[in-house]
Amino acid sequence: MRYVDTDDIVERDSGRHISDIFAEDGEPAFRELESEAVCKVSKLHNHVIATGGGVVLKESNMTELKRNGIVFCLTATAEEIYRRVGHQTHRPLLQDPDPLAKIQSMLAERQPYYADADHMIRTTGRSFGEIITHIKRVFTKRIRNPK
Ligand SMILES: Nc1ncnc2c1ncn2[C@@H]1O[C@H](COP(=O)(O)OP(=O)(O)OP(=O)(O)O)[C@@H](O)[C@H]1O
Ligand SMILES: O=C(O)C1=C[C@@H](O)[C@@H](O)[C@H](O)C1
Repeated sequence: MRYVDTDDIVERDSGRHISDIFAEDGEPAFRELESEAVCKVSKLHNHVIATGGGVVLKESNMTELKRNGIVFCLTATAEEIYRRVGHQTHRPLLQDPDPLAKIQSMLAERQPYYADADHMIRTTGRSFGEIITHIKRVFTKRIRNPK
């Protein structure tokens, strides 16, 4: 299987960094480019597709991804997300005076959308190996017994 990431496709196709798109054109412009990337990758076969965490906000994105694929939502607590990415400077939505509070409010707002994924995979306190094994098990079961 090959791997693609919608954030990478947006940056490659636009020739700009995501943080610059947010700063210069605003979030709605980024969301348009992100949806174009989702449309492209949704047509691929035999690929692992990583998306930005905000892809769920648009129903049509989820419809496209589910048409041809299985959607896994990798979850983590707000505190864990803060530990992992709170220090990063390339995430425009987290350039906030209180990144932990921002993560908490984004998670609360997005919770109903994340719940629309086919499978939820808890990642807090679990190693990459454990998470991968879990996803592979669910994926194999699902391929053998679709729906
Ligand atoms: N299970 C885990 N345990 C510890 N650290 C993790 C785990 N999963 C991811 N990380 C770390 O969290 C950080 C963010 O992960 P990553 O860049 O993959 O986020 P992402 O899912 O691509 O986010 P987004 O799609 O919003 O950009 C990275 O530094 C990564 O190494
Ligand atoms: O959660 C989000 O809304 C985002 C996540 C990142 O991957 C990027 O797609 C962008 O910074 C927005």
